[in-house]
Amino acid sequence: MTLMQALLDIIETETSEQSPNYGLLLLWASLSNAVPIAFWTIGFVLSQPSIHKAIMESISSVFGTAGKDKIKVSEDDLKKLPLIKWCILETIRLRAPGAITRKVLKPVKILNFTVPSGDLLMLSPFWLHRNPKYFPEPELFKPERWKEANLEKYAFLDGFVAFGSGKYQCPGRWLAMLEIEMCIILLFYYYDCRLLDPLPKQRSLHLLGVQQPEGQCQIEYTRRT
Ligand code: HEM
Repeated sequence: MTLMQALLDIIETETSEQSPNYGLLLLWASLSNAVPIAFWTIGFVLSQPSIHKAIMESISSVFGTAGKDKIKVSEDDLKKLPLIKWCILETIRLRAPGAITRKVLKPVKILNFTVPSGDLLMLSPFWLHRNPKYFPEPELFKPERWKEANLEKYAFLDGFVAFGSGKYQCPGRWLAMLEIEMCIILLFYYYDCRLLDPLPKQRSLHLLGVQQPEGQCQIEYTRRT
């Protein structure tokens, strides 16, 4: 049984009418953010030679230099590769969703304003992540800033809200991190990669989900022997 089937079974005990909607939502939520973040992380790493070199060295130190052997990546291996995790988080910071929305159920007072019930309140992870109070030199790709986060205790940096917050924050966040870590380790272990195009800019005015690229970006990859 797949995870999707198991979830739909649970939902169907509540309401069968809504299960196609939930199924589509789950597919969208699980793929439409994790896939572009894997793309952007690979792009950021390949466009910064010193970071690319450091990642290749760390992968070699854990799995050996050539990409010939079949490898299995364990939790212990991942602990030895923190730079990859920091690069993913730094990518998510820079390409975070444009907005997260909540409907106001009871009037809320914010400073001198009262937001009436029925209104929508929006938080922009994209812009909050560009506040230098939380992220000095916010436009720069600086994976080392994530050294300060207590990731062992599953805590992000203050001001990082790419996965939302509170009761409805993204339940797939740690799975997403794992999937993207595995994708990057396997890609860089088996293939030498380089960018053929400059890294595209993000498309403007993208509100829902993480940012998409403005144009194509070709990558050359050759099997490591
Ligand atoms: C880098 C990847 C991802 C990002 C940036 C991301 C981001 C988000 C955000 C911003 C929300 C809304 C949170 C809120 O309203 O406070 C959300 C919700 C959700 N995410 Fe993710 N997500 C990612 C990956 C995933 C994956 C891999 C899964 C599933 C395997 C997933 C499943 C969900 C679900 C089911 C919700 C709805 C939760 C609810 O409304 O109760 N997400 N995600």
